[in-house]
Amino acid sequence: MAGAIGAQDGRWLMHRRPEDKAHGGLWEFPGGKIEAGEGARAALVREIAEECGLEVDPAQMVEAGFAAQDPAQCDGGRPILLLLFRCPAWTGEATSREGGQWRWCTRDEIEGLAMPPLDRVLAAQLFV
Ligand SMILES: Nc1nc2c([nH]c(=O)n2[C@H]2C[C@H](O)[C@@H](COP(=O)(O)OP(=O)(O)OP(=O)(O)O)O2)c(=O)[nH]1
Repeated sequence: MAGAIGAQDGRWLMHRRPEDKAHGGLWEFPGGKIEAGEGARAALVREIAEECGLEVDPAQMVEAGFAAQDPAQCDGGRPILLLLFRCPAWTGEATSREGGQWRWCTRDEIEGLAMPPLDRVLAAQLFV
């Protein structure tokens, strides 16, 4: 799950993954994996709260795109399907809780960021 968290000034909240993780140092839409028995929106609310402390309103989330990993690149691991939701309603202030960094970015800035491949696809869908 990934969230496009938008601010009134047109910027979006982006997360720089910790160096020691997969795709370390790259910028992504905030989010994470759904846990067993969890709904998609609930998972995104939980992941964003855990990662940066923002409270996102699940009732106002809107599906905005998806990206699937090329099966040839799964390398025996689990394939990844990433769903992007626009999250226009949220409260709080982003703080780093799990070693990542946060930045509010314009569309132009996002297009210039180094991103993992699926997030790049999501950005293109968000900005059509
Ligand atoms: N956001 C993103 N993640 C990707 C891409 N390709 C890819 O293999 N991944 C992997 C990295 C992570 O293992 C996982 C995303 O889950 P996550 O955001 O919860 O990552 P994480 O490192 O905090 O969690 P974990 O794997 O340590 O449990 O998907 C991609 O293009 N974008």
